[in-house]
Amino acid sequence: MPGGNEPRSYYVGMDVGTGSVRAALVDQRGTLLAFADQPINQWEPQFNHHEQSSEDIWAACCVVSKKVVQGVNLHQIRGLGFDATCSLVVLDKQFRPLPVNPEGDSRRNIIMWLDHRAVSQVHRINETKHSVLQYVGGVMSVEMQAPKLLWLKENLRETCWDKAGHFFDLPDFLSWKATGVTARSLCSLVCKWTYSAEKGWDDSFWKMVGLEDLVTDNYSKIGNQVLPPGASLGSGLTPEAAKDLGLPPGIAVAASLIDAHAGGLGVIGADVKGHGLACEGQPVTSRLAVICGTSSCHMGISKNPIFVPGVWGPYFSAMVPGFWLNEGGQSVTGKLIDHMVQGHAAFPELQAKATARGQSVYAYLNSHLDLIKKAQPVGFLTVDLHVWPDFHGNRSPLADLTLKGMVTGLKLSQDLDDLAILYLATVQAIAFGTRLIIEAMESAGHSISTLFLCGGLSKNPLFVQMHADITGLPVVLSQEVESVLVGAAVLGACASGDFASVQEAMAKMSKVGKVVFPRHEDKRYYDKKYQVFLKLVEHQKEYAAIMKGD
Ligand SMILES: Nc1ncnc2c1ncn2[C@@H]1O[C@H](COP(=O)(O)OP(=O)(O)O)[C@@H](O)[C@H]1O
Ligand SMILES: O=C(CO)[C@H](O)[C@H](O)COP(=O)(O)O
Repeated sequence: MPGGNEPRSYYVGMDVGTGSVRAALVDQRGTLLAFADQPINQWEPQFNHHEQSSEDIWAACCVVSKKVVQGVNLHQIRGLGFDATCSLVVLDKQFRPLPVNPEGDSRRNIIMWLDHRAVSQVHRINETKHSVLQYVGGVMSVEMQAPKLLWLKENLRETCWDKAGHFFDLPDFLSWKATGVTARSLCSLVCKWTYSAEKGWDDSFWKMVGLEDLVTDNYSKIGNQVLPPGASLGSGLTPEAAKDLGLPPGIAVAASLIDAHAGGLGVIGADVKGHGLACEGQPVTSRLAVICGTSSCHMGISKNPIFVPGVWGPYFSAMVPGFWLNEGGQSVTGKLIDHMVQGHAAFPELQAKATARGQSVYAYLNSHLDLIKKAQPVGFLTVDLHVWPDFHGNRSPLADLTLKGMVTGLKLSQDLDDLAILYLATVQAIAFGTRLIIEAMESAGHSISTLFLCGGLSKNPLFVQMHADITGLPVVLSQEVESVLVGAAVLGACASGDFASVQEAMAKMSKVGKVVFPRHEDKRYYDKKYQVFLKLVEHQKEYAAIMKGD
């Protein structure tokens, strides 16, 4: 790593989330010197079909990259790292976008991670009970790539499947676009494509599910060269990509990470000394990184493989090299809060009032809750309003995509107070979902003492406090709010050779900011609400059984 007197080295981190692309210029201490973001397009041509455009996303990357390096001596930029959602990008044999829709719109060449079109395909894959399923929590998710590939083969054979030359996870598409290297990151292949870090591809799985053509091609369409995240790719940034991004040609470009995993790297390695945290002096395996954006991902690592039913993994070396990873998740969290708030009758009034005060709607709602709570703790406002948050199925630990959302305790009034309390109950439901995931991980062998939160929702103090109160665990927030971008920059820093390992880079570049402790005095109340939370899903299953019966 460069010493104190040497000129500063900079890395560019690029994070492609569901709703926007973010870039940052980060130095070797993990400090963000510049930040830019740019929204990206999403299409929902049918219910549960979600599509994006790889060209639109690359164009957004170019806009934000140029912004963050403005006025900087380009010679000091040493590396570039990408992370992105685990969406499926489809290109033809000449690397041109191919449509993933019956309309034949080739702009829309990405099936997004949250797309649930491949329900029938994933059922059939799960019915095989193939041994690779052991490594995705026992049940493959409809959000992974195998069911989506099978859907393309069964539904768009001539227009897409037969013409396809390359199926990329979005993070790998970006590193290919920057370097021309088609090698895939171990992270994406292990987490979403059933690849094993130890044994490679399992031919029998692909043959059994009806995708034997991928094997015949020696996996050239889905990746037969695999590199660990942070490894330097080819000869670095190509002249063409350098021009697009406004960066120097030849700088190191890293094998990439899925966004949640980059968030994990950005927060989990921080030095916690002096903050009064139980995880000080405990191994890093006692920390759970929770990356909360459109969805939430719960990343826990272990020295030995831990099989947690309904929780993805164990994945070897998919996030921190040498460690196994379990990934719990909630498919919609930020998206659910937005859905509840924006769909309420009092939303126009909320928007007008928040705008008049120059606040975000969330900041306004938080202060409104403070106003109506009177002397009681804010969380007690939902004593008779309860939410089950699986409006897009349950990712973990129930791994049941048929589950739906539930709200109990509605009244006839629809004013701002009702909206604020419904918003609070939704935030709490998401935190109860996290508690359920932690309990599943702990009963399988994890021992979690501290949460490390990042992502857009970690900017919401109510969301953070509810996670602390409801899980009973302290929550660490990073010094850099955009810590997913620190994770992406860690990759660029490793690829540049300035750090010897991902572990060294993440320990030096992630820093503790604020710590939020649980209000233990409220525990009894939340324990009771948790009992109701568990009853909600039990009842939902009973309703389904009644309706299925004769
Ligand atoms: N300042 C904020 N305060 C409260 N919530 C926020 C704030 N900014 C973003 N969010 C929430 O975070 C979510 C988006 O998080 P983000 O990490 O940007 O998403 P993604 O990575 O999926 O694009 C939004 O759905 C919104 O609910
Ligand atoms: O499954 C994933 C990670 O493994 C998805 O990429 C992730 O959940 C989407 O991220 P975000 O909600 O931040 O857009």
